Amino acid sequence: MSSGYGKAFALMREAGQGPWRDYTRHAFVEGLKDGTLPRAAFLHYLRQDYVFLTHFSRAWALAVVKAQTHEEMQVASATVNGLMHEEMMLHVGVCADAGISREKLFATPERPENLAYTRFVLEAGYSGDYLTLLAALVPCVIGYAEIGARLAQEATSETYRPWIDTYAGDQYQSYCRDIGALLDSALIRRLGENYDTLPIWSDLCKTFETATMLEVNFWQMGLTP
Ligand SMILES: Cc1ncc(CO)c(N)n1
Repeated sequence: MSSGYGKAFALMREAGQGPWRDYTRHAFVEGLKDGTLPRAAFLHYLRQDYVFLTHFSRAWALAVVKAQTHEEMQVASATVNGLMHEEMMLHVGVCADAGISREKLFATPERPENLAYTRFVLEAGYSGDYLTLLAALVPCVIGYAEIGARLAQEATSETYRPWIDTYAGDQYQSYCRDIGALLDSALIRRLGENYDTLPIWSDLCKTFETATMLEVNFWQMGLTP
């Protein structure tokens, strides 16, 4: 059951293991691994992902708002910072090399699959509590950590190495360990040690699974520029 990203994450992943597999082993991911993903699909995905990350940063900002301890605020605000100043710089840099300016990137028309995912997450933040919001945010962040770590081991091509290194790297992996620990402590703080026996636990797992399915759709969108 161990994942390196905490107990609750491992339990949620186990509860939704079918969609989780579809997400982390998607054809898009395998194309990053062996370099067969067409460059046009990658750039299209990266532009959509830049838009995704602007909304996703807003959702993490809501986690700062809804936190109940200084430590909960610190993890959430560090994540906002990491998204905007580190992860998104990959997108800005790769797109600049491809002749796509930051203005053009920011103005990328949003595909419906992208819109569905970010608005689902933002809605969890607007109307849900802190735990519901975290359950919607975690598949995204930690899923890429899992994908990046696997691809760093298994990649047979250097084509998408900068992307893989971003998510396999110490910095990103360390954010994800902090977020996994945050999820565990936030659950225990609000629901007690036996949180996974309570009725609300299945709702949280369902939110996690819905976000996971929206990740699958996002990869699928990436394959169709
Ligand atoms: C769609 C999506 N999910 C997760 C991540 C990781 O932050 C990302 N950049 N994009």
